[in-house]
Amino acid sequence: MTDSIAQQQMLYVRDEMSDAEIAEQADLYGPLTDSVRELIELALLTEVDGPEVRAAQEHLESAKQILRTRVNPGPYGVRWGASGQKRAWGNAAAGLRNAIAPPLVFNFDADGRAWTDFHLGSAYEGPAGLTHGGIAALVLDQALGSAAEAGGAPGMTGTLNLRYLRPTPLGALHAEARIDRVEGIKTIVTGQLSGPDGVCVEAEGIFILPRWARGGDSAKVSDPV
Ligand SMILES: CCCCCCCC/C=C\CCCCCCCC(=O)SCCNC(=O)CCNC(=O)[C@H](O)C(C)(C)COP(=O)(O)OP(=O)(O)OC[C@H]1O[C@@H](n2cnc3c(N)ncnc32)[C@H](O)[C@@H]1OP(=O)(O)O
Repeated sequence: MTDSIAQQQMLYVRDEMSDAEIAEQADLYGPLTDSVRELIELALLTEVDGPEVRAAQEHLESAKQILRTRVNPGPYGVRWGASGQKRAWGNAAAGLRNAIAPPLVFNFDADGRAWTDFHLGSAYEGPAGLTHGGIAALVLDQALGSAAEAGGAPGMTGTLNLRYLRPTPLGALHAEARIDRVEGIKTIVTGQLSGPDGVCVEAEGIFILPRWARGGDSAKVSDPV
């Protein structure tokens, strides 16, 4: 086992947090994340004048000063509570505590399907007025990975093929994915990202349970540190 694999494994943690404590944390940090996400869009689109910009920035400096008094050295990792409830709250596509995540809230089906309806604002722009192609890839990677996980055949993205059929608008979008087949440790998943005019991006991915994780559940998850 290389050090980097050991470091990855240490970030999968069973911390025994109760469902009530998890709900309390979600109620506390979720609105903070939403607020920062809104701030990203405001920083991008505000047209107020210099003094207002500088005044707003001073407030932000004060807020940062409060938040940095106690900070997890990071990254957040993936954590499971006592009931098995999973928190991938740092995830760049769907993390409850990650303001750069769109955020995606998935519905799942145990037969290996995942789908989400979501909204992309101006912060996700690529070509003028359109969704950045890398963001479309982010969303589909997460959708396909979530379908694999929902179907009980999770893995890291080994290969992701995308076909951009038509420009993806910003605004209301839908992504869905389903397991096509499982071949040993490889899960082959297909999916689409759609806008109001139909499918914009088609995806096919191969998700592979990494060698270090093939030994059974208890071997994969660290004890609390
Ligand atoms: C508590 C523990 C949890 C465990 C982990 C759970 C995972 C996540 C679960 C849930 C997430 C839900 C949402 C996720 C969505 C977002 C996902 C991401 O962003 S993932 C980041 C981007 N991806 C990477 O960084 C991968 C980097 N690559 C690797 O780590 C390895 O190359 C890996 C795991 C892909 C394969 O490594 P090997 O050592 O396990 O594989 P070998 O034993 O050499 O090969 C096994 C089989 O796979 C094929 N293979 C290997 N690499 C392939 C590839 N890239 N594409 C296709 N096939 C590949 C080989 O040909 C072989 O096939 P033959 O058995 O001979 O038929």
